[in-house]
Amino acid sequence: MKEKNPWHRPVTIIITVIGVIAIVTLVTYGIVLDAGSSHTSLYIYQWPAEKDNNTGRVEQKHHCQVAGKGISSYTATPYKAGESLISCLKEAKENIPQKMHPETPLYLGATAGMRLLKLENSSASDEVFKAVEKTLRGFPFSYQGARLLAGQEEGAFGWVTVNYLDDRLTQVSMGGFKYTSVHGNESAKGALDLGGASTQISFVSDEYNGSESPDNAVSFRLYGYDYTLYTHSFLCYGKDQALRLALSGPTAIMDPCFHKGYNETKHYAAVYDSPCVSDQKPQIVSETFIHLGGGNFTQCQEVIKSVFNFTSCRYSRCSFNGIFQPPLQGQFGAFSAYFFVMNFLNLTDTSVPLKTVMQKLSDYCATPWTQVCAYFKHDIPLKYLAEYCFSGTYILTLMMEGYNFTSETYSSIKYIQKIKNSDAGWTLGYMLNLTNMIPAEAPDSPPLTYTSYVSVVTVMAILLFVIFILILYSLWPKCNTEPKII
Ligand SMILES: Nc1ccn([C@@H]2O[C@H](COP(=O)(O)OP(=O)(O)OP(=O)(O)O)[C@@H](O)[C@H]2O)c(=O)n1
Ligand SMILES: [Ca+2]
Repeated sequence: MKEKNPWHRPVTIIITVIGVIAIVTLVTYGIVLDAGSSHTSLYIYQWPAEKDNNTGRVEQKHHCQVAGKGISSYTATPYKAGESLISCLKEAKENIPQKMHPETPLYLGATAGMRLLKLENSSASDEVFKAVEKTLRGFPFSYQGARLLAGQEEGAFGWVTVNYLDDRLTQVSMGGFKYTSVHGNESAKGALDLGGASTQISFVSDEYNGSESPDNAVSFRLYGYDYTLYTHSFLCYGKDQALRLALSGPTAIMDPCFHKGYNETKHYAAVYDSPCVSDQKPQIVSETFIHLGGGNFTQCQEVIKSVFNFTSCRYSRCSFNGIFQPPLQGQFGAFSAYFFVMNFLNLTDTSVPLKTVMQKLSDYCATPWTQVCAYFKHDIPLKYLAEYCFSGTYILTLMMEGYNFTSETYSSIKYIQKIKNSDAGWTLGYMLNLTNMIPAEAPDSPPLTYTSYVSVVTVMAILLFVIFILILYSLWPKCNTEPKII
C-alpha cells in the first residue's frame, strides 16, 4: 500500500495555513494621499500590528504617483479629480492583502493648491472634495476623510516625519537602564519643505517657547519629551507661485532667470490666474506676452529678492513679509522641490562652500537654452528644464535672504528625498498622529523595526511549527519491527 504523506493530513494543512495567516495579519497598513498643488501621490505605510500604540516602526511600503496635475486643477470638471485617483487606489488594493482592506485607514490631505482654490472659489473647492470623497468611498478601505491641511499642520507633520524616521524622538532602553541617545530640542532636526504653491519651515529653537507670535507654535509631547516647534507656511512661496510673483514684476519681458535664447509666447492668464498675483494683472489688451530669457544669475537674484518684503517687522526678528522667526538652530532636512531641483543641478552637497555653489549655478544659468535643451531634452520635460535656473536661484535666495541662513550655516542643511526608504514629507507624520502611533510617554522596550519584527515573528512561527511536527511525529503510531512473542 502507498504510504500516506503526512503533509496531506488535514490537521497539518490547517496548522500551516493558520501559521501563514498569522504572519500576514501581524502587519497593519495605512494609506495617505498627498493632494499637492502640482500633483497627487499615494503612500502605503506598514507596521507591526501588535505595536500600534507602542514602539512599532512604520515604514513606507509603496508609492504611486497619480498621473496628471493636482486635484485643484480640475475645477471645470471636478469628477475628473476623483477619477484621476482610481489607478493608484487600484495599485493600493494589489499591494495590501485583501483581508486587510476593511481595516486599512485611508486619508487624503490637500495642501496649498486647494488652499488657493478655496480662497478663489470656495464652492469649486467643495465640488472637488466631493468628487474625491466619492472615489475614495468606492474602495474597500476604511475611509477616514479628505480634508484641507492647515499650513501649520503641513509644516509640523513634515518635522515629525523627518525626526521619526531619523530616530530622533525615541529613547533607548538597554539592560534595564534607560539612556537617552538623542532627544529634545538639541538634537531635533528642522524641516524645510518646498512645494509648488507653498513652502514650510519648522524647527525647535531654545529661544522660542511660543510666547512671541503664538500662531507659529505647535507643542507636542512625544515619547516622554516636550517639544515646542516653530513652524510657518508661506502661501504663494512654493516654487510655481513664486515664479508667477517674479514674472509679474517689471522684468517680465527679459527674464534673467531663464536661459539666453529661451523665447516662448505665453498667455497672461497662465501667470495671473492665481490669487497670489491676480491683483497685479496689467491693464493691457493683449492676451499673450513673449517670455525671453536673459540668463543672468545676479540679476535673477535681484528679481527674486523683490518678491520678499523685508521692510516691516513688528517682532524681535523676522524672516520676511513681517513673519516672526526665531534664530535658526541645529541641522535641517530640505525635501520635496528643494531636493528635486538641487539634485538636478548636482548641488546637493552642502559641504561645498556656498560661494562655489553660487558660481556653479551662475554658470548653469549662463548656459544658452539651445545647449541645455540639446543635452537634457530626452530625459527631462522641457517645462521643468526651462525652470531650473529660476528654481535653484529661488531656493538659495529663500534660504539666505528669506530664512537667514549664512555661508557658515548653509552646511547644516541636508537635501534629502528619502530616509530609510520612506519619503520625507508631511504624510507619514500625519498618519502617525491620526492613528495615535506616537505615544506621549516613553515606551519601556527599545523600538523594533518592521523588518526585524517580522523576522522575529517568522522565526518563532517556524520554530513552533517544527516543534509541532516533532510532537506529531513522536505520537505517530509506529510499526513494531520486533517479532511478536506469542
Ligand atoms: N522631479 C520633479 C518633480 C517635481 N518638480 C517640481 O517641484 C515642485 C514641487 O513639487 P511638490 O513638492 O510635489 O509640490 P506639491 O506637493 O504638488 O505642492 P504643494 O506642497 O505646494 O501643495 C513643482 O513645481 C514640480 O513641478 C520638479 O521640479 N522635479
Ligand atoms: Ca507638498
